[in-house]
Amino acid sequence: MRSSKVNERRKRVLTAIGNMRHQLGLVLGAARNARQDAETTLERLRLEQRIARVGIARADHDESLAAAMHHPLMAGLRDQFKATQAAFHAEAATVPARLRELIAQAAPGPASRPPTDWLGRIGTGALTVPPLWRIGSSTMDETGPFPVSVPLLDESHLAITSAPKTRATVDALVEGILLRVLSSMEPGAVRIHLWDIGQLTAVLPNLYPLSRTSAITVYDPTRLEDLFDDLAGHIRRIHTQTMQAGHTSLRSMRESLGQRTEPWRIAVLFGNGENWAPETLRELRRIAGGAVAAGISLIAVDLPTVLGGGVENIRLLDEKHAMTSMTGPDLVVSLDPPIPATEVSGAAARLAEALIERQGGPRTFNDLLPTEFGQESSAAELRAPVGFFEGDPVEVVIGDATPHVLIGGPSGSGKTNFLYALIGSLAARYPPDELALYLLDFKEGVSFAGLAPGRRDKSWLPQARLIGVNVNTDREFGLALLKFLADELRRRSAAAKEHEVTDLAGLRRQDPGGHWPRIVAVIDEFQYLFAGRDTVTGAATALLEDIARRGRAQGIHLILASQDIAGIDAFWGKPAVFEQCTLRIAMPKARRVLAETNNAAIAAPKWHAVVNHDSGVAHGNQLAHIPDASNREIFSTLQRKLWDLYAEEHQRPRLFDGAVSPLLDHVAAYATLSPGGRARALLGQAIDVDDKACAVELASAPGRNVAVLGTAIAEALSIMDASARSLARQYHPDEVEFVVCCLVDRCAPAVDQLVEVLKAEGHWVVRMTEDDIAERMTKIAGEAVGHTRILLLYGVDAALPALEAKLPGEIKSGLDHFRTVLKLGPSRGVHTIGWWRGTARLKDTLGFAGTDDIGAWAALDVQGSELTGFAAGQVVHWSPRPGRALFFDRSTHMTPEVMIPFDRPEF
Ligand SMILES: Nc1ncnc2c1ncn2[C@@H]1O[C@H](COP(=O)(O)OP(=O)(O)OP(=O)(O)O)[C@@H](O)[C@H]1O
Repeated sequence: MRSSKVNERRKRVLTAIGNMRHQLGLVLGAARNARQDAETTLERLRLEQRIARVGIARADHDESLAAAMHHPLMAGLRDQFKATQAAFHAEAATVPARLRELIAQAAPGPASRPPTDWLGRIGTGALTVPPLWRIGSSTMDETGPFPVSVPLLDESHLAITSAPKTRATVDALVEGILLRVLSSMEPGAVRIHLWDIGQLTAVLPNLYPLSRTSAITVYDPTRLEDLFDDLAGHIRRIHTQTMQAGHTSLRSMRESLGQRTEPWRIAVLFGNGENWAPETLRELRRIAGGAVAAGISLIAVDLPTVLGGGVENIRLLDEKHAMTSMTGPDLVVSLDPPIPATEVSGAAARLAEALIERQGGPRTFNDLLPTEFGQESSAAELRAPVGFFEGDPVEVVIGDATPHVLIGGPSGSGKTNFLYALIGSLAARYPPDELALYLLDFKEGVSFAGLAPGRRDKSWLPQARLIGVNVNTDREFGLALLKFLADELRRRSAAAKEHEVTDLAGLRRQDPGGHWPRIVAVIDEFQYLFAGRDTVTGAATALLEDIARRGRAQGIHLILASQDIAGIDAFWGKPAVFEQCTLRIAMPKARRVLAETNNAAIAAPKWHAVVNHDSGVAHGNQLAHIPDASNREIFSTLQRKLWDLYAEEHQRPRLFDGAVSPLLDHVAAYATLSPGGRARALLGQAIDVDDKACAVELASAPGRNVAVLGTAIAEALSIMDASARSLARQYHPDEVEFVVCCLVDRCAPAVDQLVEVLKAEGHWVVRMTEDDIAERMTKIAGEAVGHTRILLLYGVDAALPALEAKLPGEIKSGLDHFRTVLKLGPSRGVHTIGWWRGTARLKDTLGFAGTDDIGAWAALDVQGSELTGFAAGQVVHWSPRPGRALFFDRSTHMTPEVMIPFDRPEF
């Protein structure tokens, strides 16, 4: 029983094992089969790969491959290959046609058509550029040629590598591309910059007709940095513009605005395959990196670097063939044949004409003027066009960011003309209540004189308040202008403070009824202000710095012009003024007006200016053609119109002409004198912004005498004469007695004339001579009279011997009595106006009494060092010059001032 159970169990186990064996056998068999299949597939794939490598046609002739293909396991492989090849050929046959069609659509007209279809026509493209430009064609086997084009504008750069003896081919290739571009786009839409390391004059000479327009700029081969500066400047400016408008590229801004704000630019650089300095390469790569987004593409020929920012390559094989990155390493491109040179230059000439015509031809001064005059407000700033670039106006802004202007350029480069263009353009826009001009020219000449009324033309520029000409030796006049501006600055600051505002715009808002024009002071050849190591230079520097710093807020602006170097050197030690002149105007060939590395002025053509609102940094450059504005007729036509408009309500400007001494009869201070009030002797014309005379008040107080010092006869006579005649006007006939003594024979006729004039006015005149001077002095010193006595003593030093002699029976000499007259006379109404021909002689006259009795003096040819004793002990700076005197009045002056004796015509 037990054994049968055991047997049964064993049988069951054996059966189970047998089942398992069977199952395992099955599994192993399947695995073997699968492996075999896989191995066959692998074999087939390997074979496919080998066949693909050599191609089916060659595989048929390869013994081992042919045998492998004939193995039963590889059945159908050959047919499969043949079918694929047939399908490929069928497809490839359509490629050239499809490419042709694609390119014709994407790159229409000159971008892809043969030159005969478009050469000489003017393009119309404005907002978008074709993406591809044809350079040649290629073929694939028997499938026929297809066009080869390269991308450029808004897409990529182009790098061309030449082969030996292919320069002419490269030139033709580049010329062809440029002509296609220029003929596709409307005139002015694309600018070309050309630089060739080896070519001094003719880079792409066939395009020469365009180089007289803005379409092509050719750079000096030694000045690659100029091109780099230009490109970097454009990139920076365009980048800022596009970023501000919320775009990442010029193209996207253009598309969204539907307007072109900047032209496209192509810079062609011809290298010679040699290496460059690492920093130059770095700069090139930096420019290439940012250029495409700014609408700038580079065509780099034989440059020793790989450009950044997307680039396609053309590598010349020989004079007719090239490889390109567009077509890959297997296809050779046949370059299009060169367009004949005469046809290129003919087309270039036509494009140039079209461009010039489109820019409206040369613009004139009248194009700077608005249709309606006087419509602008200067509350925020002054803004006016001064010239044109490409037919578009170029503006100058004088305001918050650019409060002061520095203009530089060598003699004859057009500075004065620029100033006229600016003044005219401003005056046509801003009426006299908005703009006040103070114009000063240190040059010998009369450049601004025409703006004041003249003999021939009675009109004047109504905005002009002051015109200074021929001030080259009167630096004091420049100083007077600066003092005036500094005073005005203070007045405006105080008014602003009172109205609790900080600047002119605020002041004008708070005080709408006030008169707060913007003030523009033009100082031509301003470096004269700093011409000496003296008090004028010191004071001018301090004032100019103050005005430059604080003028911005108060609407007081400086325009400083100079023949560059001299002017700029004048800024040494005064960086504040230079730095505040953030608007720089560089005339052609101007040096150091722009930033050190900015060479735009060197390349600027004649009658142009580089206008730069960024302190002269290159990216601020704006080139402008300045129209002729200084031609007398051109400006005076505008001036007469403005005069007609405004002259009735606005006074004429003050004209200060350093070459002309005014006549006493013509000065306002003389004309307005009348009897009554406190008598003032007018000595001469003050060098001041206001039309003022230098006057000495003859009050009844000690020291109110006047001495004229020096040997210069004409000036001495003028001062004596003016004093007497001006005093005569202020007294009724019975109120004054003139005691006249002339001890200089040469002056006798002049003195006689004066006496006649005084008598003719009804005045009482007593003549004194050398013989009776001592006696009369004695009398005058002793008696008291009820009227004023004016002693006019010409060359009184000559009377010293006569005065020193004692009269018989007298204790005191005539000189003692004269001293009494000088000391006590003024308090009793006896004033001496005497001319001494030297300071020593005046001191002899005064004796030990000191100089207090001479309260006022006018020195002529007397050195400053001799005058210290007469000017309260202060050091006097005075180098005598003809036609000028140094005037000092103890009662009103801190320091002496330079004066112009009046012109005293001979009768
Ligand atoms: N844009 C212009 N178009 C035509 N003529 C001009 C132009 N600019 C200047 N001129 C002429 O050139 C000459 C010299 O110009 P301008 O007097 O302005 O030069 P400048 O730089 O002020 O010289 P300087 O410093 O010697 O006075 C003048 O006869 C002027 O009429």
